[in-house]
Amino acid sequence: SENVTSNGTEVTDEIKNNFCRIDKDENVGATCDITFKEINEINGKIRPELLNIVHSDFFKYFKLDLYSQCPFWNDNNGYCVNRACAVDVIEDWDKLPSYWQPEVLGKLDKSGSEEASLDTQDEFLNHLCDNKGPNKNIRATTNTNNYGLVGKQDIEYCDVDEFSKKTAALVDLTANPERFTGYGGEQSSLIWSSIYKENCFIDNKKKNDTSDNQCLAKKVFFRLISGLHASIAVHLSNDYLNTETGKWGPNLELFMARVGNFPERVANIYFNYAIVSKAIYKISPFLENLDFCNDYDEKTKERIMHIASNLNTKIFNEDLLFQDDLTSEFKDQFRSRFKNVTRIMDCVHCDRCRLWGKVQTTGYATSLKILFEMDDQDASSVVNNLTKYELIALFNTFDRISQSVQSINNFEKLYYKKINSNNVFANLFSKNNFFKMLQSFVSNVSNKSEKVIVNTGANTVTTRDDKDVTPADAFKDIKMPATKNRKPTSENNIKNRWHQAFETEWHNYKEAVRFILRSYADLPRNVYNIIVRKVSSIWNSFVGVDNYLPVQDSNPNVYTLDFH
Ligand SMILES: Cc1cc2nc3c(=O)[nH]c(=O)nc-3n(C[C@H](O)[C@H](O)[C@H](O)COP(=O)(O)OP(=O)(O)OC[C@H]3O[C@@H](n4cnc5c(N)ncnc54)[C@H](O)[C@@H]3O)c2cc1C
Repeated sequence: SENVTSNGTEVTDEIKNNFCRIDKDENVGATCDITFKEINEINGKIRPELLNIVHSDFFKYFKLDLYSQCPFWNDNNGYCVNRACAVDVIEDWDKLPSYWQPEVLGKLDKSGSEEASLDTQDEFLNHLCDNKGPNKNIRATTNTNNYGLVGKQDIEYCDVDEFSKKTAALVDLTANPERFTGYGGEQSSLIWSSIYKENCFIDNKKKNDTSDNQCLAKKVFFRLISGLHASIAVHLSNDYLNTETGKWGPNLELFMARVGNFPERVANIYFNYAIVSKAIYKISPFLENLDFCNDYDEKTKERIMHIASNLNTKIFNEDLLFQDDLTSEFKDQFRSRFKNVTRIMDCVHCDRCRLWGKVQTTGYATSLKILFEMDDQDASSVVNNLTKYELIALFNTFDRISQSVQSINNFEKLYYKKINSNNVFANLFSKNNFFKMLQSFVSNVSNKSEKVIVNTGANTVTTRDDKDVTPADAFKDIKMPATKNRKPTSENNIKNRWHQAFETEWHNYKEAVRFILRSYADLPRNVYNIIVRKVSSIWNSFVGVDNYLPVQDSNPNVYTLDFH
């Protein structure tokens, strides 16, 4: 809700005026005994070491099978496969320069991939770690007979076998940074909506009586995927291509529209930070004994230990979830539904997005396995059975979320810089005078109509109010694919079709008349608004400050965002 913070306390004016409306002294969530501020501090300390780790030769390679078929729907039938459909945020692609083309923006840079010169890709990583032979302590591939199974129980939150598939290729993650790709529109919305739909847990035993524990698990699941979604949005706004200058850099307006104006999304990024960092903290005593990359790079282990020494157990309390037998069935659902999330990544059409989607969902899956399946008795067996790709994904996911936290802090600085420059005008005329009244009036008018224009595909644009949404509302604005027409089953259907055709025509006629009448009714107000905006704009240029009202983006096909 607008009036309460993520912890349920009232939103004071001080918080309201804060960047992202977050009280940094609050805890990140009910399961985390750590504040936003503390996470910022930890991140500041560990960021350089984490960057070094993910740039090391062991951690920068990941395996991805670009040929895996989408397991949930027929991807080639009735579903978006052509270029315009996959990236329909921009309308007239051919007129844009080549570096804007989604094939270029979203393409994997395979130059860093080393597979051609090696017998097997796994050997490559083993060679990096231990020239004397394959690494024994971290599993290169999986063995379905004993891998990751405690007794007969499945403890996997992702398909670990896929990394051993012949079609999987090694990819250098540092040569393929996660950034703005132009991927969007209906295809990506459908992927996100399918992911959020995995959060529908079914209570088989106690219908209509969901326990607190189950609610907590559902909330954790939602926060996890919303945090991933928000973190991706932070990266694409932080590494955004400016079409005018051809340079990559942060886009504050885009960040505010996707994440900054939604305190819950920002909080979910911090929540994910807590989850992944707690998992790393939990396995750190075992990592010290693991024999990986020591011969190659002695510093790697030291760096991991430095990171772990800045973390602590209270960051996330995994024991609050799945406490009793009643919730174990729920835990199975949690596990299999998260596995589905990792599989949905195979339905993503943009290579680069798919790569980072796989890395991060695998990283979260590994974190969940460590947090929920590793108890005191079988702790070492879980760690020793981790594949190197899970470990690589875990640290790269931590790096992604840590980069998000750092970017949020950078965006905060840009935000206040912008606010301060906007305030120059207001400070000049601090008393109530005509121009101040005019300015606040204009600001009210534009706030009321504060919209984010989003492209919904098929060359159409719609507007949606830029306000916080509940999970239930989250996908009201998403167009689902048209349901297929059923074939007529009887003669009566011909009659029905005539009836339907008439209804449709009559509806269209009524809409057209309504549209014309509404245009006449709106005319005086629109003329008035235009005059007020013009006067304000002329006054601003007269006093020599930036336009208080936003100027239309020079490339209206991309994003047109109102920002204050
Ligand atoms: C797996 C995956 C990886 C991607 N990677 C990249 C990438 O690397 N680079 C890139 O440029 N694009 C990437 N995309 C596309 C990107 O995530 C957006 O889908 C795209 O930019 C279009 O954004 P949008 O504003 O239309 O809404 P979307 O981000 O598609 O969101 C759809 C709806 O979800 C709701 N919503 C949005 N964020 C949240 C949240 N955090 N929590 C809860 N609800 C939310 C809103 O109601 C919104 O309308 C990726 C997409 C997917 C599925």
